[in-house]
Amino acid sequence: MFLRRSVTLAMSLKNYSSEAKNLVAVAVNNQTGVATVTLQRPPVNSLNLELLNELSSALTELEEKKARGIILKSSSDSVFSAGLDIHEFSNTEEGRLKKFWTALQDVWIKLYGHSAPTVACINGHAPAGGCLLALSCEYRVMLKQKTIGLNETKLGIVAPLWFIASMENVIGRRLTELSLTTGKMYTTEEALKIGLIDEIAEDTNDAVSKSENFLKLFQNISPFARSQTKKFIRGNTVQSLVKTREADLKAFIDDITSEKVQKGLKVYMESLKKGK
Ligand SMILES: CCCCCCCC/C=C\C=C\CC(=O)SCCNC(=O)CCNC(=O)[C@H](O)C(C)(C)COP(=O)(O)OP(=O)(O)OC[C@H]1O[C@@H](n2cnc3c(N)ncnc32)[C@H](O)[C@@H]1OP(=O)(O)O
Repeated sequence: MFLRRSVTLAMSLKNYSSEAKNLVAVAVNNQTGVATVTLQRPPVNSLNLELLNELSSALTELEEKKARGIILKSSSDSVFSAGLDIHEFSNTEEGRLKKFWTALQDVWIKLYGHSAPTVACINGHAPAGGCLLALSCEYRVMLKQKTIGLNETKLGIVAPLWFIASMENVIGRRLTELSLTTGKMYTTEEALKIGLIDEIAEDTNDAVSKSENFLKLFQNISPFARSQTKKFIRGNTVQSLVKTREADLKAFIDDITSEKVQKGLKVYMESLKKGK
């Protein structure tokens, strides 16, 4: 039975944090073993180093504790995640930049290849890195009237191969090429039409309930058979980054610290502020 009540287990309702702020909250329903992982970095859940580290630790712990399912959502009903924190890019101190990109790689490897079934409860806009998190899950439920997409080219940056593979594995090569080269942001309704998301929800409660319903599909399936099948399907995609992590990190540092990209990002941030 799936109960809406989240019971406090040893690890439930735990806030992962190495600093005063808690940027990721995890609540495990001890009837079902399903974990709800909530991103809570207002105003837009932009992914900075600290949030990524907390998310990475949470995913490791849920792997070790053999969670029966993961629902990834936002604490806000407006933005799921605005993607990578652009301020991380303007701090070009190499030590932090390296830690930041390595943490993002870690999160993607753990989430994309997680043994538990994963659902993105996209209860808000999901541009760029926000879309990447959603694409890393196995199922996507999204609130109506929001937007989602890999818009990197609009910022003058190149989405890495693993971002591209994450989208290609969901909507196919042709649409991925069109989407990425144009930096297209899809409305919820458009996203459903092209299979970028699986279901539309009226509000966050509805989205959580639809996410739970998806996870119920696995109630009578052997967790071993399920996760091994997922591994066979996703293993090559994960391994392609695992094997090239150093080169990917170098490409990121070279690209993001170049004068041209830095100038473009400045203009983009200003346009975001002016858009108010
Ligand atoms: C050759 C091979 C090379 C390989 C190299 C690899 C290089 C790859 C490098 C990087 C990849 C990056 C992927 C990313 O994720 S980049 C981030 C892209 N994100 C976006 O474009 C989203 C921008 N934001 C928005 O569109 C909106 O903010 C939205 C999420 C729709 C929410 O809108 P709204 O609710 O109206 O909120 P505001 O726009 O008013 O924003 C509130 C404040 O938050 C700030 N903000 C927004 N997004 C970000 C962000 N991503 N990072 C940091 N800060 C952000 C915004 O400026 C407002 O701040 P303030 O109140 O101070 O004005």
